[in-house]
Amino acid sequence: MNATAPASHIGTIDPVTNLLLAVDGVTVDFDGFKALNGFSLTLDRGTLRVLIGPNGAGKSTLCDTIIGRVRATSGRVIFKGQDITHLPEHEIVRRGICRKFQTPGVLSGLSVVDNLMIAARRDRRWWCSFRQGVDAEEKARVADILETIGLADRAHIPAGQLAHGEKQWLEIGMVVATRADLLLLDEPTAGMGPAETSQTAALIRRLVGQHTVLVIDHDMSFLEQLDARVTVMHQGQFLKEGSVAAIREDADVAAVYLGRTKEEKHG
Ligand SMILES: Nc1ncnc2c1ncn2[C@@H]1O[C@H](COP(=O)(O)OP(=O)(O)OP(=O)(O)O)[C@@H](O)[C@H]1O
Repeated sequence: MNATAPASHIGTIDPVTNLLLAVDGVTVDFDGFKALNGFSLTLDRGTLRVLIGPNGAGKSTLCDTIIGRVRATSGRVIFKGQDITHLPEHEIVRRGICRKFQTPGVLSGLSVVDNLMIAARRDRRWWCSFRQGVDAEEKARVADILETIGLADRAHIPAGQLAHGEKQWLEIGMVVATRADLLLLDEPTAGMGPAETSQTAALIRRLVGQHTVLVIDHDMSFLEQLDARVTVMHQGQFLKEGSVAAIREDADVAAVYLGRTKEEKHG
């Protein structure tokens, strides 16, 4: 068993380490209900982390807080050594965090490559993307991303004609195209079958190293294929952290996440 004890308070953040993100004792209080309750998490650069927890554990609230959509009542969010807790969302995005939601948000009438081109533009006004054209560096980056997401041969078809899984991969590609350092992926395998789920795991593994990736997902076979460290939340708090195998065998996790009691598990 190598699931760890709850993380302690993070203390002083050293910006010269490999640390990219530190969520430090964050509480989010919605009129007396603590969706996050002193939650802490650290992510090193170029790593992959999976976040799981039963419904209502606070996973979405955590992502909302990191990206600045929900405000921490107390605690801090430190990104690249700087306190981003009170910055507006657009400023947090500008500093290098991008979130992909569960439902694909591609522009259906535009081609796959044009969706990526728009995401790749530093100037995010889409009409500028068309007016100013694209430079060679952007074209090369987008070609790379098309390869990474496995859609190079679909580049010129309208995004609306892609299969469900392909739309999800395009949206992951769009997140990558923003040049974000930290990618937040909320249920990237939603609605996918086993083959697409495996391809998504391979895609995400290709991103790790160049990017830091935080994935929220419930699908155990997907988690096994990602082979990442897993952090388990429960009732807005840190519960456990460990390998997929350790988390899978953990009696406390089974009790809260799989809905089984310790007695049932060992009985
Ligand atoms: N704006 C809000 N006002 C009040 N309560 C909220 C608000 N947003 C979330 N909550 C509550 O906070 C808790 C955590 O919700 P959250 O969506 O973060 O959980 P989750 O782990 O993402 O759950 P799921 O897996 O079901 O998406 C839930 O009980 C939810 O009802």
